[in-house]
Amino acid sequence: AAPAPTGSLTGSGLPPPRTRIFKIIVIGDSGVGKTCLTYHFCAGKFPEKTEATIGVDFRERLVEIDGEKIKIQLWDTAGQERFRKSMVQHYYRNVHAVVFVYDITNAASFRSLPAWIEECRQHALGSEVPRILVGNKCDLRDSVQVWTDVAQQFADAHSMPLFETSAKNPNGPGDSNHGNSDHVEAIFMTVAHKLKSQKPLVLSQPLLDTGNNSLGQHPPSDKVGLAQGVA
Ligand SMILES: Nc1nc2c(ncn2[C@@H]2O[C@H](COP(=O)(O)OP(=O)(O)OP(=O)(O)O)[C@@H](O)[C@H]2O)c(=O)[nH]1
Repeated sequence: AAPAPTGSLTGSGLPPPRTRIFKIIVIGDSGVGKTCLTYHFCAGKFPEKTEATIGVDFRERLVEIDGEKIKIQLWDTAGQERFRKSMVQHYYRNVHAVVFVYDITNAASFRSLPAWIEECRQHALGSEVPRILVGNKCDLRDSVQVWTDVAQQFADAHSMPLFETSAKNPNGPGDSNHGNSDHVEAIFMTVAHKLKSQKPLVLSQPLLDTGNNSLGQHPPSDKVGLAQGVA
């Protein structure tokens, strides 16, 4: 009798399933909280200490959506121009979605958004690439400089959904003061749901790669409801 198939074939005779990867770049001025937001989503907590990102860091997390394992890869880009120069063209390669971040307590970071949008345009990001706008640091509502209605107008004008959140205190249980902020978790999962419903297989790698990364543990539950705003 012929020997049983070995190697990459599974018992069913099919090749092992592959994990889709969604590359999401996170862009905005230095200090708005890009590192904290991406760390929060991938490691499940606020980092104790951050330093300015040099070039790019990337973090990833394996999630399951409708029974399919998907690797969400977050590219945390440097906000400071001097730390971006040599890397910028790499950010934009094979991007599936863009997250623009400003700091609700820093009007200048909001005024910079058109320049970040323009940078995307210059790197030929098509209109099929979903974009979202995130106002971070909602735990500091007393120091707000960018009001929700102004941000919403901007988001509408650029056909982006707006989320306001806090990487530090994303409206967890007991946080009654910041009832309007979105969960960091829900924001990135919303983007992933949107991509899953929209994208054919673009990048993949064997499922055997578990998606663990240097940040270690994922939060106990990957299950969230869809946040509002992504059509
Ligand atoms: N209160 C508060 N502070 C935050 C929040 N997110 C980030 N920070 C603080 O803001 C500072 C900058 O955060 P980072 O995440 O390093 O900012 P970044 O956008 O990655 O900055 P670059 O790497 O220079 O582009 C740090 O001191 C964080 O602790 C938040 O939601 N609330």
